[in-house]
Amino acid sequence: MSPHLDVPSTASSFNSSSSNEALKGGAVQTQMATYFSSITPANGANIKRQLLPGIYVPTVAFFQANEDVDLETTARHAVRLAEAGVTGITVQGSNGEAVHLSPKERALITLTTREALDNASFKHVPVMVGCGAQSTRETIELCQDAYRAGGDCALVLPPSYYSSLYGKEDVLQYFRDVADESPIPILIYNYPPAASGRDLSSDEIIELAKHPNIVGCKLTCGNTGKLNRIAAATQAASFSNLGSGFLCMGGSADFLLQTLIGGGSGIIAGLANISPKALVHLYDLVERERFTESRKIQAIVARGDWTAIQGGLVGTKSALNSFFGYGGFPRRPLPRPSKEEKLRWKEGFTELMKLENVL
Ligand SMILES: N[C@@H](CC=O)C(=O)O
Repeated sequence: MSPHLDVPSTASSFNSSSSNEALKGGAVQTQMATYFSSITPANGANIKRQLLPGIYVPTVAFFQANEDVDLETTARHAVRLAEAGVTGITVQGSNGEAVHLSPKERALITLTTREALDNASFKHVPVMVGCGAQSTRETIELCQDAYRAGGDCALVLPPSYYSSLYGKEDVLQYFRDVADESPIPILIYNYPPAASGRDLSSDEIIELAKHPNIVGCKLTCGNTGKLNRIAAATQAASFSNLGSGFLCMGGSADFLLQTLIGGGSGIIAGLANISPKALVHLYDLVERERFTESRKIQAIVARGDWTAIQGGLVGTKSALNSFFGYGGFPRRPLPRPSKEEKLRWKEGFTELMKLENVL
């Protein structure tokens, strides 16, 4: 059986601590295979959620002390973010330790997030799923898994392992092939450090945006000139089949204001795990064209994001522990923060948290 077929019919019927045992059972395997043979999404079946502009949170993955996936905290965190007013949740992005998760764990986290949102009256909040893999075939399988687990769209990195062997056309063809076969729309994830340095140009992304199943991009490259060119070209042409325009998203909270001024649609930013309200507030201020105030808030956000960028997801989890009392640690071999780091990061987020707490 392909690893891509292992997921329970509902996340709530399948808690993580029992998952390893349960997966060994033939009955459960049969139940999963039956489940995945259906092409109906798991939850919120047949709901076509609009991918609206706004703040999307690439959620961190949560683990118990033994490194099993912690589904209870996964659910609780997603609901906390939705209550703060974010537009969407992104599971298995860079902050979500996608590369540390098996296909069945990925599907379980997606399913748990979808269920938690549905149960808390956030059925309208879309779940974006990180689906990049090294082969076209596996990326398509991850997109199929994501769809079956209730995902609304997929965030796809370019392949990178054989980077020196791919020409520009091979990479474009990779995205087109995935988009042709994926049951959910895809967004291109341009994050050079996570893709052996490959940095897609505005020309390449604009070309790919013509595909009807490629509906957006996340630019963690931080190139706002590129962002402006893509936003202008795609919004004018309105290539998207979702009716919300091409989602040209910034990839880090420290340039949210710049993204929106440049015609982008919002951000998918790890900092939103910590300060979702501050980012939603900043988005609203820019939308209402209150630029003087926006610049001041953006500066606080950028200072906070500098701490997040330096600490990466280890620092983000440390901040969740410090300010919210949950978060745990990443999977090994990522390190645990030292006492000094915990204190330094807490201090680095304090100004931003002061803002977060009054919103
Ligand atoms: N800085 C980024 C990292 C990945 O894209 C973020 O904020 O999510």
